[in-house]
Amino acid sequence: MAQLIFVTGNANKLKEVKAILSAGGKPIEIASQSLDIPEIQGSTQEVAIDKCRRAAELLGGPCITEDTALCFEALKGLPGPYIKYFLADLGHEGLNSLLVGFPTKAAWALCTFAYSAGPGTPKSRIALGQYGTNLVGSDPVLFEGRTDGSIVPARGPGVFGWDAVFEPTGTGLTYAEMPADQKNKLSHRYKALEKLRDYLHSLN
Ligand SMILES: O=c1nc[nH]c2c1ncn2[C@H]1C[C@H](O)[C@@H](COP(=O)(O)OP(=O)(O)OP(=O)(O)O)O1
Ligand SMILES: [Mg+2]
Repeated sequence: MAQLIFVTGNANKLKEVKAILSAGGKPIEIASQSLDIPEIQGSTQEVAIDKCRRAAELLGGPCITEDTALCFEALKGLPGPYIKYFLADLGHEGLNSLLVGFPTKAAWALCTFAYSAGPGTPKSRIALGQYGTNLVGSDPVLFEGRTDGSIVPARGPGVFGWDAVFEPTGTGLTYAEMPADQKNKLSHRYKALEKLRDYLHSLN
């Protein structure tokens, strides 16, 4: 497959995606395009599908997009896909404050990649959805990865989003405290990319 275009405005995501996809047996090359794609409200899957469709239309060709949600168990999955706005307005401390008084600080990070074969792709051209979680024959195809953990007071460098307040279960470290290659072997993004990688190789 020719170079695949990842449409994102987030440089940290891009860095991780490149690192994850360049490792392993059959590397996949990624080019990127920073486009400001409006994001609708809805479930993580609805948000992901709509964003990828718009990106493919703007580009006029195949592309991938990615949406990240951070879901608090005590809040029944919120903020979910709206975490970007919660983080921007409340900061790390405010995210912790949201959970004061709740018995559980459990949370999960959910990554949803979407691959579109391009605008106007006849649905029948898309292979079985066996690698993704979506319905057979739809475009875009979704690939989800989830990592469980808990929300903690910030520890580690505040370089990437909410990394400093998310501690994956069993690691004793926040994402921010981990070396990049440790995060990239257990992260929500890694798990989703493994599925996307299998799917892309199956197209060739
Ligand atoms: O591994 C991560 N570790 C820490 N923080 C993260 C991570 N991954 C995304 N984030 C942040 C970025 C944004 O505040 C929100 C997701 O929002 P989301 O719309 O998916 O990302 P975005 O708007 O920054 O980039 P894009 O142009 O690809 O939509 O969570
Ligand atoms: Mg976004």
